[in-house]
Amino acid sequence: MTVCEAPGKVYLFGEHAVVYGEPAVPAAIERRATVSVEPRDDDHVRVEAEDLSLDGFTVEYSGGTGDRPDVDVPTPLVEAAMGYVDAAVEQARDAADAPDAGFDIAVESDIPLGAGLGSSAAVVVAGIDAATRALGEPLDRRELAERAYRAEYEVQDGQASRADTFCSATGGAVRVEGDDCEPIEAPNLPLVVGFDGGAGDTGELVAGVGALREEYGFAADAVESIGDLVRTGEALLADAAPGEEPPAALLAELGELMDFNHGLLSALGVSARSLDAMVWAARDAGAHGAKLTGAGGGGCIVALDASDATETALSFTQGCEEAFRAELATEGVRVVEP
Ligand SMILES: Nc1ncnc2c1ncn2[C@@H]1O[C@H](COP(=O)(O)OP(=O)(O)O)[C@@H](O)[C@H]1O
Ligand SMILES: C[C@@](O)(CCOP(=O)(O)O)CC(=O)O
Ligand SMILES: [Mg+2]
Repeated sequence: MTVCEAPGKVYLFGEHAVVYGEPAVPAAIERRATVSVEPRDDDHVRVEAEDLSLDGFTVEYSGGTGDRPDVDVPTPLVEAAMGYVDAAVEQARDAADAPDAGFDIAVESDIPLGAGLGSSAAVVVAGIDAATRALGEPLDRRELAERAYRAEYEVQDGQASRADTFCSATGGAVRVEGDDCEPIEAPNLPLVVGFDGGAGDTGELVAGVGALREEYGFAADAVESIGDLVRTGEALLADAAPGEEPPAALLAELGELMDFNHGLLSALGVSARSLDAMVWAARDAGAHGAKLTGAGGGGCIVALDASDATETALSFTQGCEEAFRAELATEGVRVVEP
C-alpha cells in the first residue's frame, strides 16, 4: 500500500484571471487529502471515497473504455464525482507506461469539497504521486504537478490553470502565470477561512467568466485588472520578511488588495450571497481584508486577521458553517507510506 497526502490551498489573489494567463498567488494550507493506492492483479479500479457528498460509495469497474461503474446512483452524478480520481488514474498509467494497471484506491480528505480550497488538486496530486510510486515509477515534483494539471484540465473541459496543482505539489506560496510556476517567499500570513457548507461547480463558474469576458470588453478589463492587482500584491509579499509575522501596515495593504480582488470577482459573477455575507462579517470584525477563494459560487472566503475577532465573528454569522484559522503548509505533497 502506497500512501501520499497533499495540501489544499487558498488564493491570496488571482483565481479565474489565472485561467486567461494573468498571474495568481495561491498558498497551501494545512488541510490535506490522503490517497492510498494498492496495485491489483487485474485492470480494475476500485475507489473508496467516503468523503464525497454522495454519502460515500464504493465502485468497481475495469480500465477499458466504455465500461462504466455499476452502482445504484445516477451515472452522471458518479461521473462528475469520480472525474478527478479517474483522470489521476489515467495520468499515472500514462506516466508509468502501464495502460492496463489496476488499483485499489482509498481517498480521505479534510478539505471541504468544491469549496475553493483545492480539494480536487489535492486529490489528483496525491493520487498520481501514490499511483506512480506504487507502480515503481515515481515522478519528480514538476512532472507530478504538470500531470496533475493535465488531469484538472481534462475534467474542467480545457479551462484550468496550473495554480492549484502546482501549489498542492510544492506547498508554500507560489506564483503561477501561464506555464511559468515558481515557489515564492511569503510572510507568515494570519489567514482565517469561513466556509458556508456549500460548493460551487468549478467548470461551470470558469465557463461563466469566459462567456462574460467574450461578451463584454469591460469584463475582459476586469480580468486584466485582477492581473494588475496580483502584480501589486506579489511585490508587497516580496518585500516582506519571509516566514515572519507581517507588520500591520503590510497587512492593511494586502487586505485592501484582497477586498479589491473580491469586488472584481463579484463583478464577474462568481460570488454568492453567503460568500458576500462572510466577507462583510470579516471586514466588520476588523479583518484587514477578505475575499472569496477559488472558483466561488459557494464555499469559502479567506480573510486576513491576526486577532481572534474575525474567526469569532464568522462563527456567529448566519450562513457560515465553519470558521478556522488556516496555517500555511510549507510542505507540499508527501509520502506517508512508501
Ligand atoms: N475526498 C474526496 N474524494 C474523492 N473525490 C474528491 C474528494 N475531494 C474532492 N474530490 C473531487 O474534487 C471535486 C471538487 O473539486 P472542485 O469542484 O474543483 O472544487 P475544489 O477544488 O475547490 O474543492 C469533487 O467533485 C471530486 O470529484
Ligand atoms: C477558478 C480557478 O482559477 C481556481 C479554482 O479553484 P478551486 O478548484 O475552486 O479550488 C480555476 C483554475 O485555476 O483552474
Ligand atoms: Mg478544484
